Amino acid sequence: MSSATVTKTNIGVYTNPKHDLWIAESNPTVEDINAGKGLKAGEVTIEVRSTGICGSDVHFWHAGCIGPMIVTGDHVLGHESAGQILAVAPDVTHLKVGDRVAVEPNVICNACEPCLAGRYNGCVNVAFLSTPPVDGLLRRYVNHPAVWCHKIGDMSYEDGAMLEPLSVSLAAIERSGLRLGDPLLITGAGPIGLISLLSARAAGACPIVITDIDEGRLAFAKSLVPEVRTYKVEIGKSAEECADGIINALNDGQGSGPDALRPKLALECTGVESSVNSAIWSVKFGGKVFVIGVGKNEMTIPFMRLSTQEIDLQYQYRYCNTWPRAIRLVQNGVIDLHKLVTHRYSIEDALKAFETAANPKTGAIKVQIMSSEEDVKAATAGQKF
Ligand SMILES: NC(=O)c1ccc[n+]([C@@H]2O[C@H](COP(=O)([O-])OP(=O)(O)OC[C@H]3O[C@@H](n4cnc5c(N)ncnc54)[C@H](O)[C@@H]3O)[C@@H](O)[C@H]2O)c1
Ligand SMILES: OC[C@H](O)C(O)[C@@H](O)CO
Ligand SMILES: [Zn+2]
Ligand SMILES: [Zn+2]
Repeated sequence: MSSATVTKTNIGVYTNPKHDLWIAESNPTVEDINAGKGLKAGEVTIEVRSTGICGSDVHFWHAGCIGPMIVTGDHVLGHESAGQILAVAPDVTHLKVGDRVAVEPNVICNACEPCLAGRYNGCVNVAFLSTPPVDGLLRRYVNHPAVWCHKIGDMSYEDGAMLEPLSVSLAAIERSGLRLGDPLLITGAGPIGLISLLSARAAGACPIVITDIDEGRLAFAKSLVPEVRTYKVEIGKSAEECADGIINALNDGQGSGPDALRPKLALECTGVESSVNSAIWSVKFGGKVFVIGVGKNEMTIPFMRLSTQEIDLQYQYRYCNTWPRAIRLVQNGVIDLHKLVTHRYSIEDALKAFETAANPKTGAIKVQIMSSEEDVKAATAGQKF
C-alpha cells in the first residue's frame, strides 16, 4: 500500500428526491485514507481536482430522475472528472501516487454478453458513477478501480475532466461512420453538440451546419469554428420548414431546392422530438440520423420519410474504449476543449456552480467544480494546474 497524507475533509455534492442540493461529508473519510483502510484490491484513491457539471447532473437535481434512473436517497452527483492519485492498493502496478488521471466513471462486470463482446457500455450490471444508486465523483476524494483511471500526463485537470463528454462524441462519431468530406448537420450547440462539432471538423466533415434555439450558443459555435454554418430554430416552425432552413444554411444561403446539398449525416445533440424530426427531414436519400441526445420515452417520428428515403436512425449510449483515443486527440492538439469551460467554482461553491449551469441566461457552456480556490484561480488565470 503506497499513499500520501491528506488533511482536508472529504466533502461531496449531494441531491435527494426532494430536489435539495447541498454539501456534506462523504466517503472515504480522511481517517480511512490516511490509515490506508477500505481500499479494495485493484483500487486507487483519487484526489478529484476538476469535475464538469453535465446536463444529467442538473436533471437529477431538478427532475429527480432520467427515465428509469431515479434518485431515491441522498445521492452524490458528478461523472466528468480528473484528479491525482493519492493511494494505490498493493496489486496496482500501472499507477503510482502523484499520477494525473482522468476517471472513466463506470465499473463493469466483465462477465455479461456486452462486456465479453467488448461493448461494455451495454453491461447489464454496470455501476455508472452518479447514476442512482451509485454515488458520483463530485467529492474531494474517491476510491475507484485503477483500470478505470487513465493517465493524462501533463494535461490540465480541466481538460482531463472534459474527456468524458469528448468520449460521448467520439463513440457516436465512430459508430456513425462519418467520412472525410461528408456534409454534416449537428442539431444543438450545447457541450455535446459543440464537442461533436470540434471532433467532426477534425474528422474532415464539410461543410457543417449547426442548429440551436439559442442565438448565444450559435455565436459560441461560430467563435469556436468560424467556418461552421448556423441555423437558428424558431419555435413553432414545422420540422419540414426547419429542414428547409437547415439545407439553405448548409448551402451558404444559396437555397434548398432539389439540387441543393443535403447533409449525409446528422448528429442529433438535443434529444428534442422536433429537432430529431428536422434532422430526419434534412438528410439526403440513404443518409443517417445519429441520435446522441436523450429525451422523452416515446416520440412521434416521420416513419415513411425514413422508409422512402432509406434513412438510417441510430443511437449512442455512453461510450466504450474511448479514453485512450480522447487523450491522444487532446495531447496532440487535434481537439482543443479548453474554450468550452466558461465558469469555474471551488467545491465549497457547488451550489452557485449548479445554479450557473442550470440558468441559460448565464451563457454557461461547461461549468467545472474544482477541489480548491487555488485551482480555480490558476485555471482562470490560464495557468496549468
Ligand atoms: N447518449 C449519451 O450517452 C449521452 C451522453 C451525454 C449527454 N447526452 C445527451 O445529449 C444531449 C446534449 O447534451 P448537452 O450537454 O449538450 O445538453 P444541453 O442541454 O446543454 O444542449 C442542448 C442544446 O440543444 C438546444 N436545443 C433545444 N431544443 C432545440 C431544438 N428544437 N433545435 C435545436 N436546438 C435545440 C438547446 O438550446 C441547447 O443549447 C442531452 O440530451 C444529453 O442528455 C447523451
Ligand atoms: O455522460 C454520460 C451521461 O450523462 C449518462 O449516460 C447519463 O445521462 C445517465 O446516466
Ligand atoms: Zn454526462
Ligand atoms: Zn457486464
